[in-house]
Amino acid sequence: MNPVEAPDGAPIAIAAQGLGLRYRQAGAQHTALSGVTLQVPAGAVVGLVGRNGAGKSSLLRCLVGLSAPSEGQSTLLGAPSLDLPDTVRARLGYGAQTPDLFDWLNGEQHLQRFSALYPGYDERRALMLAARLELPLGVRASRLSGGDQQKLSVLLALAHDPDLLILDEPVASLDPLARRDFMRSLFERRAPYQPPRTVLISSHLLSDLERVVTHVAFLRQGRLQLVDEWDALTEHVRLLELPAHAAVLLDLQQGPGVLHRREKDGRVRVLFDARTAIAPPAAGHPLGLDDLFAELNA
Ligand SMILES: Nc1ncnc2c1ncn2[C@@H]1O[C@H](COP(=O)(O)OP(=O)(O)OP(=O)(O)O)[C@@H](O)[C@H]1O
Repeated sequence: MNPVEAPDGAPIAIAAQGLGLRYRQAGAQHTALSGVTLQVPAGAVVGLVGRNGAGKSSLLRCLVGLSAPSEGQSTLLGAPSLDLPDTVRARLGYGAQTPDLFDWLNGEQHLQRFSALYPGYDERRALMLAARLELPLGVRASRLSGGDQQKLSVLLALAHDPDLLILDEPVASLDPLARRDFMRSLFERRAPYQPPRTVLISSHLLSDLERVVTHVAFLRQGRLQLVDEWDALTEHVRLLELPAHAAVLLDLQQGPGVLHRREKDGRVRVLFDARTAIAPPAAGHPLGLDDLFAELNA
């Protein structure tokens, strides 16, 4: 598999086909990912969301080639994840959930090591970003606070101005002001003529994501539950709550376009996609990302 274009002709930055991943846990097989198929067009900003243990880190690790999937395959910028050439590595930034730093080196020394590896490294930009994030570059990594370690890890992922940025829960330890600056810096390119950066970011901070994403991918128990443009989800995915007998009349049972349905105390809550479900026009109401997440995981 090596898709390079979406059906509308946009280049594909990330493609996954039938990705599955199993771990051995306490002598038994545990499925972390199952049948994950995904295409991310270049320039998209995708929020990857799911409950603890849904498989977000596992998916990101497979995509960047740090974990070998049990089945399926994926590509980044057209190259197989498990065999990324240096030309693609030079265009990729990855930040793991737990900052991968050398305890005994300070921020400046991390940047120096990094600059030797990446031809696109831009020291002036890296220092500016560090200053903006108020990251003390002279302090050894082991003595940085958890939030500052996270900032340094993200700074290293961004310092070479990558075309594709994959970040695993990068803002969990940042205070609200740092998060705002951080989110802005994710998209800035060195020069205005450069194409927009493709970003895949997992986070539990849904209100931060909601402000910046073009697409959202919902992962539940290792499976992709829903992936779409965020604008389309806010326009077409709707929640309807009504007495159980009325839901039967409306034909909103498990069927095409019904994303989730639950019944409690004689009332039914149906989450449906108005593009495909058989529902009266204007039925239900749209949801923000927090509520949509809660409904899909109820
Ligand atoms: N190295 C491992 N060995 C065994 N099981 C693992 C390993 N890494 C992850 N898992 C299991 O795989 C599943 C998915 O974990 P993963 O870390 O991908 O979830 P996540 O969505 O990133 O969770 P969180 O939001 O808590 O970070 C979990 O059940 C986890 O226990």
